[in-house]
Amino acid sequence: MANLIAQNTDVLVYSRNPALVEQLAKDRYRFGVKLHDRVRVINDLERVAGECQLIFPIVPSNNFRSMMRSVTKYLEPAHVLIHGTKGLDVTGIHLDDIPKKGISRRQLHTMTDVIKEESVVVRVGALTGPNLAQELLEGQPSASVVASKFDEVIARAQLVLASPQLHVFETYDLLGAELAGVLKNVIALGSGILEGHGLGKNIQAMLITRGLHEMVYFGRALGSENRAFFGTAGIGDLIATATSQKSRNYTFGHRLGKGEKLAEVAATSQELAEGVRTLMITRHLARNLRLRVPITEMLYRIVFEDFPVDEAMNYLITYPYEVDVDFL
Ligand SMILES: NC(=O)C1=CN([C@@H]2O[C@H](COP(=O)(O)OP(=O)(O)OC[C@H]3O[C@@H](n4cnc5c(N)ncnc54)[C@H](OP(=O)(O)O)[C@@H]3O)[C@@H](O)[C@H]2O)C=CC1
Ligand SMILES: O=C(CO)COP(=O)(O)O
Repeated sequence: MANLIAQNTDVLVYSRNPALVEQLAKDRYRFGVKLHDRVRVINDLERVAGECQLIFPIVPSNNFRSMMRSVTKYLEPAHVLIHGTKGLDVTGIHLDDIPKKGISRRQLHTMTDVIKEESVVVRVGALTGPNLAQELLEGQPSASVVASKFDEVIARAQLVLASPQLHVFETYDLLGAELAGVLKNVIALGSGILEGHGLGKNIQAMLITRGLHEMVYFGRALGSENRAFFGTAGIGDLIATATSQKSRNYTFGHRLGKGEKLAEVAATSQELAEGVRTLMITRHLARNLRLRVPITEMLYRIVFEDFPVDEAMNYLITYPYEVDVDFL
């Protein structure tokens, strides 16, 4: 993203790792790609906040609140923050205690909630859509969605993000766009499980289609509209992530589907699969809200309780779905 933005403006990238900053200052290559001349990597949050009015905070959801706490003292109301994190924040309970204690709506926060809770910044937004990092690094074309309640946030994002490589869509449906990006990771994980287990495209299509229904149900239960789920931030990102070996969630699921246990995959994959954390949260939230989400339930059992994939598929095939499309 830094290289893309550098096509339009100067970019400061923050890393908390001083050794990495030093190394990048020397060799200027990251993930096999040369850093754009307008990109500088630094280890100084105060300088980032001092020199940049527009900031894109993008770290995994489990670290988002602590990252905000480390930068908040440097932030002012004039700053604009557009996050790119596809996960949920949980307060008042440790993730490992959720199976015992359950979780309620008020314990869940989107990343824009966290930004507003932890700082004086009000002009917030989200960057989402089908943006597999590996494809962006290869220079492949893509589309993003910038969501915000504020025209000026969207306009600024357009100005720095849009390029011949990236089309930028806009929406005011901030919650819907954020949730779509979060929830599709669970379906991508499931899609990888089916593929890893040797199942075909027919059942994968059913999982993705009915998975989209469940995303919409969750969205409604959390207070969002349906619309974002049917656009680039929803179906768009779902297609990219639930069908690509370049998706970490899909790949994580693929290994589970091949028979590896959660602990093995987690211990040996350096890469992040937000969908695993989201699945833990959404399955228990569904119980609390009494939502009928059989795919979420089956994926939870496969991932966290070693439930056999074949039995889960049998459950879904015989599940008494009433009609094909029931949310329009
Ligand atoms: N990669 C992708 O294709 C896409 C990712 N996303 C979303 O972006 C988010 C991040 O994913 P991604 O970048 O791929 O994850 P990675 O695991 O590749 O990288 C996470 C980065 O965040 C840094 N970090 C973690 N915690 C902190 C903190 N408290 N302060 C400062 N830096 C921190 C890590 O630093 P360190 O190296 O020092 O540990 C690391 O550089 C996720 O929510 C993901 O869903 C969204 C669209 C596409
Ligand atoms: O959100 C993404 C693509 O839009 C990235 O997906 P993964 O985290 O599964 O790689």
